[in-house]
Amino acid sequence: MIKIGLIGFGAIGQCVIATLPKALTEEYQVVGILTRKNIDNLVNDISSYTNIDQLLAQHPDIIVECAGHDAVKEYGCKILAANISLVISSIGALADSHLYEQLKHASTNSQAKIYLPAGAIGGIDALVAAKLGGLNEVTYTMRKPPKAWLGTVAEALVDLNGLQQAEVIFSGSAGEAATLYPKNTNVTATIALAGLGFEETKVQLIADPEIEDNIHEIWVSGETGSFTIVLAGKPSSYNPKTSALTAFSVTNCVANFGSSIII
Ligand SMILES: NC(=O)C1=CN([C@@H]2O[C@H](COP(=O)(O)OP(=O)(O)OC[C@H]3O[C@@H](n4cnc5c(N)ncnc54)[C@H](OP(=O)(O)O)[C@@H]3O)[C@@H](O)[C@H]2O)C=CC1
Ligand SMILES: O=C([O-])CC(=O)C(=O)O
Repeated sequence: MIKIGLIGFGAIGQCVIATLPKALTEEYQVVGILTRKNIDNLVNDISSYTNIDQLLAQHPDIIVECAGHDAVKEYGCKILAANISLVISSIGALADSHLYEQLKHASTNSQAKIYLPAGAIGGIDALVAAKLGGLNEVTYTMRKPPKAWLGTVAEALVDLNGLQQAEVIFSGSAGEAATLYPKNTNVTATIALAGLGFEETKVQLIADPEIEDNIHEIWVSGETGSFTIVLAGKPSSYNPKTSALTAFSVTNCVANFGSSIII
């Protein structure tokens, strides 16, 4: 029996709960969800807690963070120190090298593992393999419709509501992108960690009024060859910033945790 906890019950959290029955062949139980305010009648009689200690007291084997960077900072080390594995959706939090080292240390000192899902993108398997062969360049371009950038620092750069043509709202390193756009660009951190790191991974972010999907383009060149991956992800109907694919990738991490065959 795998005992599962969640942090956050938004676009990703709700889809994870709905998808677990399809993804897990082993018996499991969702022992609780950490939310910021108590939610009555959550789903399937799952309890919601507002204090991490209440969730830890349910003795989950694995906790899925799908809340935001602050949640990783606030709870990550405590979860790992309690010997509970952690799936991190908000991978951009790891652009903070101090937090990265703390989490790694907490995991090394326990049996608990940190799972980083590919999330909204694909090709991470090829990128980590290419890294071992030797990488020369990794560039990533993210295009999202203007409404996906609302509530971010892009509002001060362009008139998102009146945008007539695509505008580059950021060009720089993966580390800067992940920090400046914490709810939109976690995938830049995933690509950085799988490949050339936060400084060397080049990122461009675009607000494009002519698209409806979130379009992710990764270009990789190295000693083993080169590849390009273009992924047009439908936005979650619950949260336009988040691609629908993300929650399924997160759920697959939980399935891998409980499975003897990992894919
Ligand atoms: N790796 C990837 O590919 C992707 C990663 N992400 C990451 O996943 C996160 C969640 O995405 P998504 O589900 O779409 O976001 P949503 O905004 O839809 O949901 C987030 C939920 O988490 C809750 N929450 C936020 N902070 C805390 C906290 N400290 N403790 C408990 N609950 C908290 C929010 O509660 P409230 O309603 O009170 O704010 C909200 O219900 C994003 O912020 C992003 O960091 C997102 C997309 C792709
Ligand atoms: O879901 C996406 O398209 C990507 C995203 O928001 C993120 O990386 O934080």
